[in-house]
Amino acid sequence: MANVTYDKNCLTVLDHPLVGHKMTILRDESTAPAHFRKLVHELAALEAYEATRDLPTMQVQVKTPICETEGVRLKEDTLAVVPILRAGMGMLEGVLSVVPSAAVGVLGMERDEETHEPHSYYAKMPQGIENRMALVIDPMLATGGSALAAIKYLREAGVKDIRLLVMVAAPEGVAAVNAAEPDVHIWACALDEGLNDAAYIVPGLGDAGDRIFGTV
Ligand SMILES: O=P(O)(O)OC[C@H]1O[C@H](OP(=O)(O)OP(=O)(O)O)[C@H](O)[C@@H]1O
Ligand SMILES: O=c1cc[nH]c(=O)[nH]1
Ligand SMILES: [Mg+2]
Repeated sequence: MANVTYDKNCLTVLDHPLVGHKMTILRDESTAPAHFRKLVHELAALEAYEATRDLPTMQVQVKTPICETEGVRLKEDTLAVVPILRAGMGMLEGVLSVVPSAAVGVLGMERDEETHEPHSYYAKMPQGIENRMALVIDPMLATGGSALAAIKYLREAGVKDIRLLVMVAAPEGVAAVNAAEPDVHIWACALDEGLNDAAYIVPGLGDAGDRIFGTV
């Protein structure tokens, strides 16, 4: 494990046999893009379920075929899902499958292969983003540069509650996000050993965007 430090409370690693099973198939280099996309979709849905436990609700009356009773409904306009292009798109439908009413903001970000610095190439946010909880989604948290650039963009747009959902986290990326943004909680399906010389996650799953879109 990489020799970095961060507040352990900033990270939730999903501890569930279904997640472990799906992650193992996801990591397998012989898993084809169609299967890979399906697994990312399923894992993203499980992660979104965990990360939205405290979504604001309101009390409502509902009439069942038997009688009137009390229920809860989600408050409107409180959530935005923010995929980081490209790979984050692979998680989007999975997250929306559990919170279909969420608005979607898109951030285009690509890591320079030499410097590993993110280059931002697109941004489009929904109305009222500053009043929503933002779920930033990206399968890979490696150096943390892309996630931090996304968080910085959202902070400048006035977003207060920012959460980060990834499939695989490197300790280096968790430490970088936690040092710069201690209020951002991270959910991951796996916490890996660290980064190699090319800043790829070890053992990781390779290039998530290439595996989702079949562009290897
Ligand atoms: O934590 P970091 O060191 O910034 O690395 C992680 C980023 O790298 C990957 O994107 P990539 O740049 O490959 O773009 P893509 O999604 O278009 O493939 C990944 O999806 C993250 O966005
Ligand atoms: O391991 C890694 C690191 C960055 N981006 C990826 O897609 N995979
Ligand atoms: Mg990529």
